Amino acid sequence: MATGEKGARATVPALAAQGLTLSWNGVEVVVGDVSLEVGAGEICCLVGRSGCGKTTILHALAGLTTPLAGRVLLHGQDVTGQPGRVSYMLQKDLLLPSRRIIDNVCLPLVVSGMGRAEAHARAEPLFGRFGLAGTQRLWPSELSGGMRQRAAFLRTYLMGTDVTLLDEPFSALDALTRVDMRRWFVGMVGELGLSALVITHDVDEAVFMASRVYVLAGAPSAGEASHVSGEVAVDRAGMSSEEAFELTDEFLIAKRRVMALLG
Ligand SMILES: Nc1ncnc2c1ncn2[C@@H]1O[C@H](COP(=O)(O)OP(=O)(O)OP(=O)(O)O)[C@@H](O)[C@H]1O
Repeated sequence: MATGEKGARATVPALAAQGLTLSWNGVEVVVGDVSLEVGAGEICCLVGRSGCGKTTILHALAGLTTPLAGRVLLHGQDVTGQPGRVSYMLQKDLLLPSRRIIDNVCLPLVVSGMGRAEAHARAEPLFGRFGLAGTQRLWPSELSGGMRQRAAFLRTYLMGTDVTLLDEPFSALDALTRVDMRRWFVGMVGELGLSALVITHDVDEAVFMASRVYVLAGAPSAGEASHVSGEVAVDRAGMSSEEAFELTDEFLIAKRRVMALLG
């Protein structure tokens, strides 16, 4: 599908932003009239230059801020300004250094009132599935960067919502680990039946992971509110599972479109 085309998405999206206008101080508009959708079971990425307002959008979608205008819909229901309706993984893994991995990942369950033993029983069976078998009793400092991110993602998953927002989840990792992690992440989102919106600076990463890439353009620091300059649908039709998608023509076509929109 060509840049900017929206196609026929008949079903209610898992998550939608409609005409969001956002400010960090209630006065200066950082993001103006942004609309986007994440379909059920879909991974979408949001790319844009540093400071253009990506995190500001994620905060509004997570209900942590109230927009100046516009609304956030979760499965068609208005959840504008309501925190806790979608799960949110911050840019840094923020694992607490003084808690073992099991207690770190159980944090959302315990905070929501579940007893520690019950929370452990809920989380334990998921460790293997998240590639963390045997790490339950370890401290965060004993894990590799990729394992820490998997633990942070497990903690995010345990928030118990089917829509997840991730802010630069792999930016702190080395290049090879990033490649492994994005493959792993795409597989896990499919296996767990999640819908995800991911912020990334990395166009290759966005095109690899997403079925749609939204490009945000603008310069809020210069008084120019950001807007979605276009969306690029990524065509994987006809790809065999053994094929390396990043080596295909379809990958390069989508990458060029995203780059053109970034300017
Ligand atoms: N607390 C704040 N104080 C001052 N300016 C802020 C604050 N929060 C956000 N901004 C401004 O709002 C704009 C958008 O910030 P935001 O963090 O959303 O951008 P971003 O695209 O996520 O950036 P990056 O890619 O560097 O993380 C920037 O110009 C930033 O300077």
